[in-house]
Amino acid sequence: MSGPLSMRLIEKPWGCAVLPAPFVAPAGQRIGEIWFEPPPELPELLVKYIFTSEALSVQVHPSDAQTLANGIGEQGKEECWLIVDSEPGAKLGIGFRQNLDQEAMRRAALDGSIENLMEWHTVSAGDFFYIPANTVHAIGAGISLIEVQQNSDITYRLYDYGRPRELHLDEGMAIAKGEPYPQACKGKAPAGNSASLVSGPLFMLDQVAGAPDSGTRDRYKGRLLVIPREGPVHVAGMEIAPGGCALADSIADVDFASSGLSLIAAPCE
Ligand SMILES: O=P(O)(O)OC[C@H]1O[C@@H](O)[C@@H](O)[C@@H](O)[C@@H]1O
Repeated sequence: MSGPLSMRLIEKPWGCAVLPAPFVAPAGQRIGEIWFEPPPELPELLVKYIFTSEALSVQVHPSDAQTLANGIGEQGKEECWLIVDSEPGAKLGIGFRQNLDQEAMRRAALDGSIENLMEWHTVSAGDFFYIPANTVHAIGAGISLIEVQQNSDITYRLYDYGRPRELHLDEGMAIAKGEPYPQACKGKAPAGNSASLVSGPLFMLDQVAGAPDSGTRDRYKGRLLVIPREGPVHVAGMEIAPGGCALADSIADVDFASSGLSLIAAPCE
């Protein structure tokens, strides 16, 4: 049923003790992720805020087909990131500067030089990146972003900067592409304007300024997630403020403020 999703705060070694408003980290905790619990009516997508004070692991996720073939679930994990805020010079590592083979990648993951082989993108608010399955990636320090992802938690860590967490080198190497990141997967959410950020094949994501136009309404035919960015939205009469996320049974249930800015997301049929 339409309404706000509950939030879950996740501690991470690379998280932040102080979060930007309206979020608050409990005393003594470094919160790295805020998850909006996927509702049973729309289990395909997971929305997270991610806050980093250190780099995340260098990692890779499987596709739907690989996940099914390995008997570890029905969904792989494609994800996308909208940069909300970043410290000057903050970077995302996505793909490699040059093609490299599996053996070279394994050696580089083992000795940590993988970091230097990756392509690092300096980011600022509004930058947008779609991360296809099998793309090696690492989110750097000093970044706040919104992630919309397939609702899967399968992450294969290739390198973790010496932190004492489990690595998954064999599983990761079996699916990681030693290739540059396709530039077409990179975009920009234009400040204050509507834009389609992802249009399938797994899910759709749009930035909506004011109320969505008829073309956008036509594309969002079923249930959707609404993430207000500037100004509140009302979903079935309930106010959802920036920092929240809601399920709407239909786009007609959402009252978008005329001067607001929101994200909307839905799985593709
Ligand atoms: O394995 P760590 O470093 O904690 O990072 C895990 C996180 O990585 C990011 O790139 C995203 O895929 C998040 O959805 C994921 O939770």
